Amino acid sequence: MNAAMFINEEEVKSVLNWDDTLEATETALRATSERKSVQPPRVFAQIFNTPKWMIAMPGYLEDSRFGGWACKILSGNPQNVHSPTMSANIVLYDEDSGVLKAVLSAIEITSWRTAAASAVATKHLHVRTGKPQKILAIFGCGDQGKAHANCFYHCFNFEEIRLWNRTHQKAANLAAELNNKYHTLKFRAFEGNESCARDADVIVTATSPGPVPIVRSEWLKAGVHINAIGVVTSKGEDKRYELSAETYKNAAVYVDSWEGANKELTGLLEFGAEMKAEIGDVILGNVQSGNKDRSIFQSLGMAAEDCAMARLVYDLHKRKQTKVL
Ligand SMILES: NC(=O)C1=CN([C@@H]2O[C@H](COP(=O)(O)OP(=O)(O)OC[C@H]3O[C@@H](n4cnc5c(N)ncnc54)[C@H](O)[C@@H]3O)[C@@H](O)[C@H]2O)C=CC1
Ligand SMILES: O=C(O)C1=NCCCC1
Repeated sequence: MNAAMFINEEEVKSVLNWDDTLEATETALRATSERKSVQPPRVFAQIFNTPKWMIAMPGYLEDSRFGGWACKILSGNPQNVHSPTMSANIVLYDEDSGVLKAVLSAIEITSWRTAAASAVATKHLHVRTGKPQKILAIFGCGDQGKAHANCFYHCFNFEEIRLWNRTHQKAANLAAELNNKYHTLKFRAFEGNESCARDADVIVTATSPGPVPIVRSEWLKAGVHINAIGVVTSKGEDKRYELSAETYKNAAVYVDSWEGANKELTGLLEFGAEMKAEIGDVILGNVQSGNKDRSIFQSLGMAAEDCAMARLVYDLHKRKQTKVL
């Protein structure tokens, strides 16, 4: 048996590409609804009354190309200013023996697979139903917002990609960076969240939600699709969502896995949200679209996605190493 390897963030970045990431993530979402994954609800360990958190996400995915047995461990402090707000590593095991195969840095993996999950949801719930893809609005320009901007630019053909951030300069910087990278003028920074949301065909929210939602129902056009990424909080009186209660009430809500949603998204039922289906069931054609014209993908993130990504990155990294030798 070979010794376990550590695949650092630079090595992960050097093999990641959108086409493989989209395939791995779509496989994980589909397999979840086919019951080909094992992913118990994740475990949270918050340090007393601080915002400092840790999450363990163990899981298994059965698939010849993207299958894996792994656990992602994340920790973070949203108040960090001089260091990243989140750390993440995936521990990947041999599926037969349970012997450690690799530890992978997983900041990039998490951003890429989360953006890819939103893109898969947008493809199946919006684009394939023939709805327009003129304006994309992204709220939050941190790691997730940036990954979504890159992923959606790669996958779709929006005419305008709007960027909003609590601190406007961050949105302006990201717009300039992406316009420069892709030799385009499609990326535009917006100061107001209302003006950014109005007329958007597809919306991504990727913030750490505060006490006041950043997107309101009355601003949204009919047929809008929203990917809500930011972690929801619903502890006692402290309820934090990126979208207003009316936004949930007026849309069909899709999730990545019922196992996670039944534990972490029960607060949405208080808003009268219609919890419609897993994205995997939409991919499999098991779900008929309902009478609500708006859709929301409430993304929690799944262990199965991380298993698929760990296997993909591990295989690509080993192939690259073999070529070098
Ligand atoms: N669904 C999933 O699979 C995943 C969800 N997440 C969640 O996505 C969200 C964004 O994550 P990152 O981009 O990594 O974080 P980040 O810290 O890099 O960026 C967050 C951005 O949101 C803005 N922001 C912070 N608090 C805000 C508030 N109260 N109102 C409006 N804007 C605010 C900040 O200015 C920052 O630009 C977080 O809630 C994180 O927990 C992260 C990874 C996976
Ligand atoms: O799935 C993940 O990975 C995460 N989900 C919510 C919070 C941070 C990471």
